[in-house]
Amino acid sequence: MRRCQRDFAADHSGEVAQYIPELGKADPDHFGIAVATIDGHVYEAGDTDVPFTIQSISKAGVFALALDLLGPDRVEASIGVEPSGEAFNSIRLRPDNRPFNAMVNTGAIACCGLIATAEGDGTFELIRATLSRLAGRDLVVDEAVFQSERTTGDRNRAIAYLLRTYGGVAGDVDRLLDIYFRQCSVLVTARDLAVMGASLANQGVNPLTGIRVFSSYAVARTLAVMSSSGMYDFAGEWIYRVGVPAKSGVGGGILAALPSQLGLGTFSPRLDQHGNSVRGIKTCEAMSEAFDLHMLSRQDDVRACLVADYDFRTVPAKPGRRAGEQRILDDRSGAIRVVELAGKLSFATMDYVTRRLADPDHLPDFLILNLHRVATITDAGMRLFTQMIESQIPPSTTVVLAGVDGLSQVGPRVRQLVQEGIKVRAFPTYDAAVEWAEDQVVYRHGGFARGAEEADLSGQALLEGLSHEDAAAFAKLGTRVAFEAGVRIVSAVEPTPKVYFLLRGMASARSMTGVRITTMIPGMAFGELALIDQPRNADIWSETEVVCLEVGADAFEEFSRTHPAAGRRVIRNLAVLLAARMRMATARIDALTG
Ligand SMILES: NC(=O)CC[C@H](N)C(=O)O
Repeated sequence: MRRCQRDFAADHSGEVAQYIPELGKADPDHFGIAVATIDGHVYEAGDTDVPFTIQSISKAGVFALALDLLGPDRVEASIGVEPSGEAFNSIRLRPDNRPFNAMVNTGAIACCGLIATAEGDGTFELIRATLSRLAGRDLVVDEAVFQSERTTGDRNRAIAYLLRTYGGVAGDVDRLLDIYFRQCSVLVTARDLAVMGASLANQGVNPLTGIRVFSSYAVARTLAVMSSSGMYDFAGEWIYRVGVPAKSGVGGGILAALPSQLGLGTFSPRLDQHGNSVRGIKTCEAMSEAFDLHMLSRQDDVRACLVADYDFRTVPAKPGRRAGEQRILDDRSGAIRVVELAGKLSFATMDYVTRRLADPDHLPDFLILNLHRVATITDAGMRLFTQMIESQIPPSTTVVLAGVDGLSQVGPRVRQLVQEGIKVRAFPTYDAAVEWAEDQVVYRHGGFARGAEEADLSGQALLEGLSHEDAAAFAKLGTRVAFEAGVRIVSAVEPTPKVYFLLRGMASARSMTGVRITTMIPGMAFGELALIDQPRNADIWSETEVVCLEVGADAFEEFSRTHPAAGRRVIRNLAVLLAARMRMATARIDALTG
């Protein structure tokens, strides 16, 4: 931006608009450039806070307002969407006597008239408030420019009377033109134009205020007409060289909006023969080139949405399934396939994903789709997603959705599938999903009694390798404790230096937000970190009635003193467990970043 400032400030070509006398008083050397991102960051260079009148740039906002206020049928019946290829003030109408489009004066005056017919006396205030919401601040009128245009606006008066003869506008022409002249006299800055552009780029939601100004439908259609007609009889060159929907104004402003990315605002009063800002055009062209902004040079590759595709054993649900269960799982490679998706699920991305997943040669018993990193899903993407589950993936494969509780808008739409009875399971986290799928595989191929029997300490991974005597001595350290179902046994925020050996029932580890991370069954232990350290990272809750052997860290210390070898072996077993967890975490990171 600064380089554009420097390079193009030396360009003094073009003329400040004179046909509206007040505009002729502008300082020809003012030059401001601003960029606003759709997450609300604004970059500025030069005179970005100098106010000037919005002029024709207002037409884009008023067209979008009309579409939302009156509906597309009503607007399109009165105003075309074709480029005119002529100057902004051309009086020529289409063969059917409609204006070519709402970006030239004929269409803009007709558009203003449509709103006036519906809103009457409140029309200008509605336009001013809408433009203010788009900019994210209260905009005011430059009364001197308004009076100047009002007294010299004969050409627009002629246009309005011509329109009225064909029913393009109705009622008092002077009253309508006052609204239109006021609309053009609203004061903005280059920063405001960038924010307005970012609001359009952000599907009609102002990224600074979070307020929705226009519907996505109105935004898409407005950007379409800006692309074909926003720069008047320079529109073809513009979309060829710059490739970003834009609207110019004789006050010296240019607003450009690149969907899903950013808004661009420039201000420099000297205009070319088309009525477009000379430095503004050069700046937009240079920035499009430098930052790859051309909307038709799309860099996003649909395949990028599928970030990982691996067998569940790369990242099993938890480190310590009991030996018999683990053997069943180890013998069933391919039983559970995990696919991680990310970014935007659109028609194109879902088409690609469907072809990858419905491949008959790679159909697992369970297909886990981890959606945790999916940010948005379009309507078409949602239709294909549902079709994929309902018809492309055969019933022999159970689709399991994970990560549906993320912050994105995808969660509620996907959970809706479950409510509609679509054959799919949904879990808040990957671990909960893969644990459920593993349980199904274990159950189908050998089954297990989940927590019904009472386990003794012999199967405890922590006590592996202890002699019978040492294990018996260790068992005497502990106290049998029982918990009702649904009780928090261990709290992450109130650490108690105790280890619990699960003898009967099921318990679960839950994150601080209450999301179930993993489930524990008899023969497993929890709280073991208390043997070496204090902090805990999760709460432990009883899922059923639970019986544990509770061993205090002090008691273990005493045991290590009286049974040093056994104590060292328990600590070594703990290190092996922690190493397994680290390997699993690393494998998961590899699977996602590979
Ligand atoms: N291109 C423009 O900005 C023209 C707007 C001006 N108010 C007019 O109607 O002529």
